[in-house]
Amino acid sequence: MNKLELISQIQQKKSFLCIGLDVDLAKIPTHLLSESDPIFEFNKQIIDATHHLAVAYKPNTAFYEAYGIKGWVALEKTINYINEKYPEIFTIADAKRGDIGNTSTMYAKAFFEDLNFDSVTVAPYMGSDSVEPFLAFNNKHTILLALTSNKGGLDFQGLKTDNSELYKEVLKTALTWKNSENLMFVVGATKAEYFKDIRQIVPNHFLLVPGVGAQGGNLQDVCKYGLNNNCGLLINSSRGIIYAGNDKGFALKAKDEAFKLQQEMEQILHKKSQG
Ligand SMILES: O=C(O)c1cc(=O)[nH]c(=O)n1[C@@H]1O[C@H](COP(=O)(O)O)[C@@H](O)[C@H]1O
Repeated sequence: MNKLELISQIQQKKSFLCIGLDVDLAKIPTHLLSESDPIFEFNKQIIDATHHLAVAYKPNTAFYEAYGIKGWVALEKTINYINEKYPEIFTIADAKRGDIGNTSTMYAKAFFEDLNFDSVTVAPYMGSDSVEPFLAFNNKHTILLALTSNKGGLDFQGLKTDNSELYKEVLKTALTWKNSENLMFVVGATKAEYFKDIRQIVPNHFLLVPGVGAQGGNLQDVCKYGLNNNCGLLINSSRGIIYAGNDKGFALKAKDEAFKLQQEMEQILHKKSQG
C-alpha cells in the first residue's frame, strides 16, 4: 500500500486508529479456548467488529512467537484474512527487527514478501546498512523506533550527544538513508511533550504512536503537535481495545472502545481542517 492510499483511507473513515492485535491466551474469553485456533478466532471477531473504525492493524509478533508454530500459523491466517477481506487496511508487523545487511534482507522478505505486511517495525541501533535493506522494498514501509513509550526509552534514546539527544540524531540520520521516503517513525504517546521538536525534524513522515490506553498516553496531547497536513499519525491501542470485554460480547466491547477513539479522532480532524 502506498502513502496516498493510507491518507485516503484516513479521510474516508475519519480515523487514524491502529488496533494492536496482541493476543494473550490467558486474557481472551475462555469460550474461545475450545476453538481449533483460538488466536485466529479472537482476531477474526475483533477485525470484523472494528475494521470500519480503524485504518491499521498491528499484531506484535511476540504474542504469536510465544506459542511456537501454532502462533506463527495464527499470525499468517490473520494477515491473510485482513489482506483478503479488508485490503484497504494498512498492516504493521511489530517485530522490531534489524541486523547485518544480508540478515535484514531476510527479515524484510519474511514480513514483506512471505507474509505480505505493508510495514514492519525496525530498531535503528545497528545503523544504515541494517535498515536500508528494508527500505529497498517498493510500497512497503519501515517504521523506525525513534522515541519509545516505555520508561526506559530515555535510558539511551534521551542521551545527549555532541549535537542533540540520540533520538533526534536517529531521526536526522535516517532521513539521509537511501529510500528514506519509505520511513515512518515510532514515537510513544507517553512522550507528548517531545512531539513539537520531533515534527521540526520530520514534518512530513507518518508517526506510529503506541501508548494510548493501557500505558496512559493522551490522544489530544499527541495531536497538538503531532498532526500534519496529511494527518501523519497512526495512534495504536492494543489492550485498551481488544480486552475491553472478556465474555461472548468481547468483540462488541472492543468495537465500543474503538468507536470512542474514532469519534475523538473525527473531531480532531474536523478541527484541523477548519484551520
Ligand atoms: O513499536 C511499537 O509498536 C511499540 C513501541 C513503543 O514505544 N511502545 C509500545 O508499546 N509499542 C508496542 O505497542 C503496543 C502497545 O500496547 P498497549 O499498551 O496494550 O496499547 C505493544 O505491542 C507494544 O509492544
